Amino acid sequence: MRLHIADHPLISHKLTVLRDRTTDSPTFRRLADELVTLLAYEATREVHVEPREITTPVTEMTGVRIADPRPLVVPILRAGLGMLEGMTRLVPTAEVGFLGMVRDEETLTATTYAERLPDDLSGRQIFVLDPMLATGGTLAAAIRFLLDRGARDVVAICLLTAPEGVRLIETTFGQSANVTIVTAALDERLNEKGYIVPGLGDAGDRLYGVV
Ligand SMILES: O=P(O)(O)OC[C@H]1O[C@H](OP(=O)(O)OP(=O)(O)O)[C@H](O)[C@@H]1O
Ligand SMILES: O=c1cc[nH]c(=O)[nH]1
Ligand SMILES: [Mg+2]
Repeated sequence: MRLHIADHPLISHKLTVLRDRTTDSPTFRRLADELVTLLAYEATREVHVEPREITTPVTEMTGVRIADPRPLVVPILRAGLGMLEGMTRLVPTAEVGFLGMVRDEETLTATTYAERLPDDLSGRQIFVLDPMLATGGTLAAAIRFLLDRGARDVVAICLLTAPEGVRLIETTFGQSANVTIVTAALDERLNEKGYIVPGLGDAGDRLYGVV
């Protein structure tokens, strides 16, 4: 497992506004969208490309294009949906699949309530979107599911991570170089309710309102 913490003043600035409890939902959605685009730049550093012959107005040359099979973007509902547009803006040819997962507020155990993905993920490069990596239970289950279906590598883009969650992904997927987490920040810890500290609260509620 590889962890990349994006260190950039623009990311830190936007993240600080995102964390602020006085930031309203429309602003929160816009910032989440902007942050994922900035993180996606780093997350796609190893996206698979193949040679492409083109002719410029001056001469012929060999450039590159994103290779087949195309990258697959998988937002984890609900909160991950708030990151989808920012990601597809950067990689418009990506395919999109969906995983619906929710964490029980008492036991902190994640369950999957929806899945719409290709049956065969052989050789696919997958970008999982979820703003929060807390205990890591949700992301570990999502990555296990994708690797079991044959995914070649999985890059998770998380706005915030907790050390507890990063450790779980590390122990679950070990040294394998085909799991990567790209995040804007590694926070201090989880509180007794499993929330990231200092965090930003419940990402789904802040994006879409309390259900
Ligand atoms: O690392 P974990 O401890 O598993 O927690 C992280 C999960 O919790 C949140 O989703 P939530 O269950 O609140 O669902 P929601 O997106 O519908 O709000 C978040 O978006 C992650 O999916
Ligand atoms: O802090 C947290 C932890 C899990 N899920 C959230 O939305 N926020
Ligand atoms: Mg939630």
